[in-house]
Amino acid sequence: MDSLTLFCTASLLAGGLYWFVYILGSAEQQGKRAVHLSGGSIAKEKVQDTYKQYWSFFRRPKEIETAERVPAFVDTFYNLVTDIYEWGWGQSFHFSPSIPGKSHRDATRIHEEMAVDLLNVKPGAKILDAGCGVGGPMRAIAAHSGANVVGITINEYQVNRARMHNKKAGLDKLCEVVCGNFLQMPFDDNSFDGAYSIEATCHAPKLEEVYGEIYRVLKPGSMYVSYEWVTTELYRGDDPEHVEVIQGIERGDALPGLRNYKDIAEVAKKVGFEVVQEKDLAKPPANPWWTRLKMGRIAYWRNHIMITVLAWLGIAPKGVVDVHEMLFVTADYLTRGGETGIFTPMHMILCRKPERKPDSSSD
Ligand SMILES: C=C(CC[C@@H](C)[C@H]1CC[C@H]2C3=CC[C@H]4[C@H](C)[C@@H](O)CC[C@]4(C)[C@H]3CC[C@]12C)C(C)C
Ligand SMILES: C[S@@+](CC[C@H](N)C(=O)[O-])C[C@H]1O[C@@H](n2cnc3c(N)ncnc32)[C@H](O)[C@@H]1O
Repeated sequence: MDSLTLFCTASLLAGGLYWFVYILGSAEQQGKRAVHLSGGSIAKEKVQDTYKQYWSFFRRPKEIETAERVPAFVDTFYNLVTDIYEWGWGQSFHFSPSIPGKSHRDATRIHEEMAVDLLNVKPGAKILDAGCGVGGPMRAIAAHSGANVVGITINEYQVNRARMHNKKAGLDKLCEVVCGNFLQMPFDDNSFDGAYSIEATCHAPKLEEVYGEIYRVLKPGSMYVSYEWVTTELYRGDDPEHVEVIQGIERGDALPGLRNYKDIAEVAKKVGFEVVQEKDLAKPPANPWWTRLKMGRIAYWRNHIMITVLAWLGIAPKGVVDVHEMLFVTADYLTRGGETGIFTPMHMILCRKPERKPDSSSD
């Protein structure tokens, strides 16, 4: 082989590798590189066992139903998935309707800004983000509205990531992150001017517990908006395919049991809220939220190969390959849930805490 042929072959290989790794199906805004994938707060050598432990919860579904054990189970899940989510999806851990001509990043931001617009808060107001992840929505919302956002997440690793991103974005004056359980929040009664939760309260074993807490910390007259994961009116509990899809979504997303859309407003009213509006934001004319998951198929394979190689080299923890595999399967269930219309991750409910308690006497 002469030196020109050798040079051309080497250039082609290098170009192909660059295309495969960086260009092909690249993720949106990556806060993570593959070489930095970890098991969150879990020690590298314990990731594989922790993943097995996560699955064992589903062998004893009764335990998932035991409310006290759920936050720990959810915390374990986010230790396992947070880096992969950030690496392969971005800093906002939720879906949004796709918008023709707009990037996923813009569609995500628009979906987030809509939440705070519904709250009708002024710059300087103090609002709560219940289940804030690594703070993608929090930063978009603070920048858009000028409100001070306090986020709470059960996962300490996410708290550190969110604080780091807030600082990097120059938004740490507006955004604060607290590690805690949204079923028992470390905040005073009547202390927030608004609250939102984006695809987070589905992790609560009993919705009334988290809605009750949000109601408690809100000032009377202020608003709460939530984007809920629910089964829709098309879901049939006696259809084995529907059941398989919903159980697949629950297992791959640490959910103690998906609720039906009808339960949401009922619970909101039960804890004292007035329901102002309720709407499935996935319904037409919105464009499908699941196309982003489907379009990424080649990227998933690229990611799988990269993770496998990194784990084999000892750079990534061994269990990360299993976690990635689980997410790959979950993406398929989520897509089937979207395509059949039996599931939506964006059932929006807008509530108000009344000026007076409904049962208080009017003397
Ligand atoms: C609200 C929740 C999370 C919603 C989504 C942010 C995530 C649900 C499924 C995740 C993913 C599935 C496939 C992964 C892929 C195999 C990998 O290569 C890159 C990351 C994924 C695309 C990953 C990204 C985040 C999700 C879309 C739940 C938990 C309540
Ligand atoms: C799918 S993520 C969504 C994060 C964020 N809302 C976003 O859209 O990027 C769900 C979030 O809810 C949080 N969460 C779940 N159960 C919780 C609990 N009991 N207390 C506090 N946070 C919780 C998780 O830690 C995670 O941050």
